Amino acid sequence: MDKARGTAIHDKKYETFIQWLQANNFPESKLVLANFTNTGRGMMASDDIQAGEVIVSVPRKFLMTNESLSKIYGSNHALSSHQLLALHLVMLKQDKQSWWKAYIDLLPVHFNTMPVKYTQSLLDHLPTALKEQVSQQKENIYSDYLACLAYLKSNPAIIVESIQPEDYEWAWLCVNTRCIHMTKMEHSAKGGNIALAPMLDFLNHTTEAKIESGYNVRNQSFEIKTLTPYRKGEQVYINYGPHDNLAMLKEYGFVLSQNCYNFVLLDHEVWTLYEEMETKQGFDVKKQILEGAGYFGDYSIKDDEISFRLMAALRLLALDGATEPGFDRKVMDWHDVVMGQTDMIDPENERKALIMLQSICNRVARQAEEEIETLAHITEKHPEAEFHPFALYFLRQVWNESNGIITQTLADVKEKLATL
Ligand SMILES: C[S@@+](CC[C@H](N)C(=O)[O-])C[C@H]1O[C@@H](n2cnc3c(N)ncnc32)[C@H](O)[C@@H]1O
Repeated sequence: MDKARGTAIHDKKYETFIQWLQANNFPESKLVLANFTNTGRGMMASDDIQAGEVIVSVPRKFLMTNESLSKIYGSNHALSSHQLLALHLVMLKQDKQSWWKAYIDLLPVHFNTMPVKYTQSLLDHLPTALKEQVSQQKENIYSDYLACLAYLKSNPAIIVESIQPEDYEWAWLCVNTRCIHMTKMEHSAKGGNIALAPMLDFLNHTTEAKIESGYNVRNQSFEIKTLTPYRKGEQVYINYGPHDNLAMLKEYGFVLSQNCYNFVLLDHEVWTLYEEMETKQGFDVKKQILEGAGYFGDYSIKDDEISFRLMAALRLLALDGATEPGFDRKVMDWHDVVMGQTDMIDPENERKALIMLQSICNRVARQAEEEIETLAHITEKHPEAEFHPFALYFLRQVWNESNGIITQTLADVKEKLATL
């Protein structure tokens, strides 16, 4: 785990936050807010922390949960937890007298490293799969905004200033990047039982952190226990889950420099090759076979792994005569491989499938190299656009990682071809 030391934050907002916690009997912890050169703001150990220690314990009164929100908004509405939490944050931000003000004042000011906030000139350079997901996320935020407006319209007793789409988007992204998943608490709502918990939401992510977390009914608090020890001055992390860097970028607006979950999705390239190599009828036949066997889509490569699904799709593509008599016999051989009864259909089929993979990888490598080159000069090309430096850095990293995985795969394929 990275051992970079941080610089403790001592500004007025943080002092007010600490006073608010203390005034409301928030349990003492060995965590202080600090800036780190590698991750930005996060939590630093103010003392040594042993493996097995509870690092933060958030009492029920500090949790924004379905249950606490239902006391304000009732339960007779169709809003999801995410929609309602975001609406609640907007209202708290508007309320200068709110009990939560010290916490609200410490929330991020902007989310400019999140793809959903990219300008078009940067959006154009996202990997295709992510581009589609980001545009879907943007639509989701807007439709959640409209759902909240409709809810407020039908509940005139809830007094609120007008809510602009950008206010709601800020709150929605706060929830998306900071929520916890409540376990062991009743009241599960539409969209999962998510909640906001001040203090623990200042903890950054690493895949190496080992933690246990959940709602402790004995002391009515949401607790995080670390199974990793820390020395005083080090950054304390939690683990947000097994996400690859594209998912991290989309959901949290950052990427990790080392991420064992990274992969490159090749669906788009596989279908392009199917279209190039098959007649419409042949494509339909093979598509049906893939669907029937549960092998339709999700074709990926990792640093040390070519997915079985991808090879299955390419082995099928490498079988000729999809519309000719006798193809059923060949498909039975293909099924034998899919079922794990044999390793390959025959060396010739395997060779063809691997050469197709080479061709796909070469295409993706060319695209990645072009993107890396373009992104290196994008600020000169778009002097008018103000790119967040980290947004650009993360996007370049994503392309460099893809390139690394593809280079490794090409080397593996070459080795496999040599043994056939
Ligand atoms: C739950 S918050 C953590 C606290 C946050 N850094 C803050 O200052 O409020 C999640 C956000 O922290 C940032 N983050 C978390 N882990 C990170 C990491 N390893 N490197 C860079 N940024 C990280 C991302 O912006 C993410 O959306």
